[in-house]
Amino acid sequence: MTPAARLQAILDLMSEIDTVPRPADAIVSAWFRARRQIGDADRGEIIAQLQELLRHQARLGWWLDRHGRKDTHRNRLLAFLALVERRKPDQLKRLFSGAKYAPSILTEAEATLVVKLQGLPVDHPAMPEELRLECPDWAAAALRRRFGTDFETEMAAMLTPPPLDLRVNTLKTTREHSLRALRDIGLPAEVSAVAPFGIRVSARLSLAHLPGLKTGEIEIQDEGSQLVALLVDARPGDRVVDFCAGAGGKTLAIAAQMQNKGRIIACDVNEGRLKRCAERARRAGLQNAETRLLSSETDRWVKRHKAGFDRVLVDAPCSGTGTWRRNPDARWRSPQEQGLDNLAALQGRILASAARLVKPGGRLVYATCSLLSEENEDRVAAFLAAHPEFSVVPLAEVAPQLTGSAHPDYLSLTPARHDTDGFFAAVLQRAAVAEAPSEDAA
Ligand SMILES: C[S@@+](CC[C@H](N)C(=O)[O-])C[C@H]1O[C@@H](n2cnc3c(N)ncnc32)[C@H](O)[C@@H]1O
Repeated sequence: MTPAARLQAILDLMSEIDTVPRPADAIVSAWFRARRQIGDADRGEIIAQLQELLRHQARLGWWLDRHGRKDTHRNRLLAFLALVERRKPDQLKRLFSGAKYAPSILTEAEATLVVKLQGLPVDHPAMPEELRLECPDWAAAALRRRFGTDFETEMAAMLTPPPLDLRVNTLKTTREHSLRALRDIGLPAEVSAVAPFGIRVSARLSLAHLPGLKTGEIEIQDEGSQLVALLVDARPGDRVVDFCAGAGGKTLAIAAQMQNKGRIIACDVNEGRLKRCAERARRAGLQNAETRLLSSETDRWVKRHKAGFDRVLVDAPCSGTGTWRRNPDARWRSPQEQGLDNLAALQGRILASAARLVKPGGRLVYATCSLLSEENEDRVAAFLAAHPEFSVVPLAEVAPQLTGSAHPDYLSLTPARHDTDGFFAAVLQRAAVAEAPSEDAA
């Protein structure tokens, strides 16, 4: 593809992202699936450029507004090329040439705009701080409450491109072998800072060529997500439920920890995600995992299996604020339609219902990829107040290697502090002797 054709592809994708109510990464994957003729190198370039543009979206809009221009896709892309990529007006004129596959020729107004934007900085002192940090209104107050004086540092870290993290599937290979295979093809691969089966690759690359991915020897999984799975502390032979398993990122990690022994049941209300989970489990060589589609968090299956499991993980649906580094568009989507209050209420219902599955002496792990206390500490506090048979197992006890959390009892990872996605996890233990079964009423 020519550079100009790649820009036209970005314009097409921008228009889909702004009109189709789905995460950008899903839209991008579907777009490339329908255009298999596009090679890996072009695909990588387009995605990297688009992601960078999404990371500057609010600031680009501010500059357009300052120059009295509408925030159209073309204007936004031109502002990105001029302000972020520092392209010169004559270069832009050549790229927007109207030739086959290239964007249509620059209008007079567009040509004037790119001249006016020449040499200007992307960040401007007159920008409100939240806009400069690309922080959406719906989350700003909660994030300020959460981070206090670290607000700017934390938000700035969410604007940096994330590394590629892999988890080695120890049922099929070793970390040493995978590291060697990655280095043999010239990739800068290192063991993860903390996760014992993790590898970090600090390079942009085409996933199609990642050795071991198609054969289930490695999985793509952020180090933070690997650490949450580790906190479940599932042992070989345990009975485990991953209550909000989705496509199985954590199910796969936990099942491998269990060395393929015992049973892990991946539950979710989304059939498509569970199907992907089953496919990935097959590819990973798991024999101890099964999926269970739930009609809701109070599905009858839950009542029928109460007190039947050693470990239950609730990786609850959440605002996804911890994933903004990886999914820069997510900040502009979630969770406006649902509302944070409704989301918190759903998290509370899921936690209360899933808790019924935990046997006396067993553990319930509540996790989110949110940075907001309203979805994390507050949910755990409300749960504990209503369920005195559960108590917190402090982080220092379950994972002494995981230091630096904001709360001494809970895992609380942030991009700025840990260079992972933002994650929260609390480990709760049910008293060994069952108490009055008040939770059965749920
Ligand atoms: C954060 S995602 C899970 C990610 C997954 N654990 C992983 O590691 O890849 C939350 C999941 O909760 C599921 N979910 C939403 N509402 C639910 C409910 N009422 N009961 C169970 N799962 C639910 C969603 O379908 C989604 O897959």
